Amino acid sequence: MEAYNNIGIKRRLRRFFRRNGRALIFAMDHGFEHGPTDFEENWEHIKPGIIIRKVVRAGVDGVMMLPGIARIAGEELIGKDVGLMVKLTSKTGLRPKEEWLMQDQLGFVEDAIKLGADAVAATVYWGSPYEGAMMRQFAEIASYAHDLGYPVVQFAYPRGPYINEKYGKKEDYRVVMYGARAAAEMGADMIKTYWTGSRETFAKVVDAASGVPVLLSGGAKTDNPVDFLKLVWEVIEAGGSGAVVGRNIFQRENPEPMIKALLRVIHRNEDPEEAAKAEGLI
Ligand SMILES: O=C(COP(=O)(O)O)[C@@H](O)[C@H](O)[C@H](O)COP(=O)(O)O
Repeated sequence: MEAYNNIGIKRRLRRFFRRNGRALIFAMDHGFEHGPTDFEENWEHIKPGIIIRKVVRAGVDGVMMLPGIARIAGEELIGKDVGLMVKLTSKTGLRPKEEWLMQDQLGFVEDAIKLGADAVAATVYWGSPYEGAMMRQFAEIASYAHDLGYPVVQFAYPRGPYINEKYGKKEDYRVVMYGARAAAEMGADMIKTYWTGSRETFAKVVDAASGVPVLLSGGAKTDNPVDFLKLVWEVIEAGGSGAVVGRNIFQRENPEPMIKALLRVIHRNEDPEEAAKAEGLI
């Protein structure tokens, strides 16, 4: 049974990494996690069907969303060569601030499978006072998903009072590396985490993950598209496996050139400025 399950995990992971072991995954959990105001820069993209159609047409390797968005926009994925990652934990920014260091489970592996997911995802805030609860949540999701042959992605985000006290910021490479290592040791099949500020330090994060693919968590939209392309290029040069990107795509009026430029950088190692020029971004 185990061997069959592992083949299932490998096959489904390949739906994201099908070209060359790297992936550009479009993230759309912001309406829940940050709130609908994230879409105000380009309000049309509040409609999942519209933005998902655009990003799929532009050629992203995968999309990541919560179960409800997968229900609303799932039609756009039918017959398309794109991986679907359904995230099963989250939090809103409306809850009391003391609870911001916790993500709760909002859906189940079975539901994700019914929605046609190729992978499920859950967040662990490493260093949070609620770290234990999120570890348990991740372990339960992973155990169940792995039994059924589904890969599990960990959003491994260092966040907590001790991190601030000892390291000053959550992007310190030592804590990002620690979180990535912890995710790998928990059995994650893919890890999404923060940029550490340099290629050298991000390479250490990749090393600590010991072969589990590490993807960048995009971050806020940059004013200059080349700045974001350069960041993703550094991730690839550091041995990272790609990026999970939301705002740098959906907050642009026309996301297609940005997606195509990102695909050039991720899949062809193209120079960021050249990629931006080729897609008419500069
Ligand atoms: O992990 C998330 C939020 O992280 P955050 O609390 O903003 O650090 C997700 O909501 C996003 O999917 C992720 O940040 C990727 O989207 P962008 O950052 O590229 O918008």
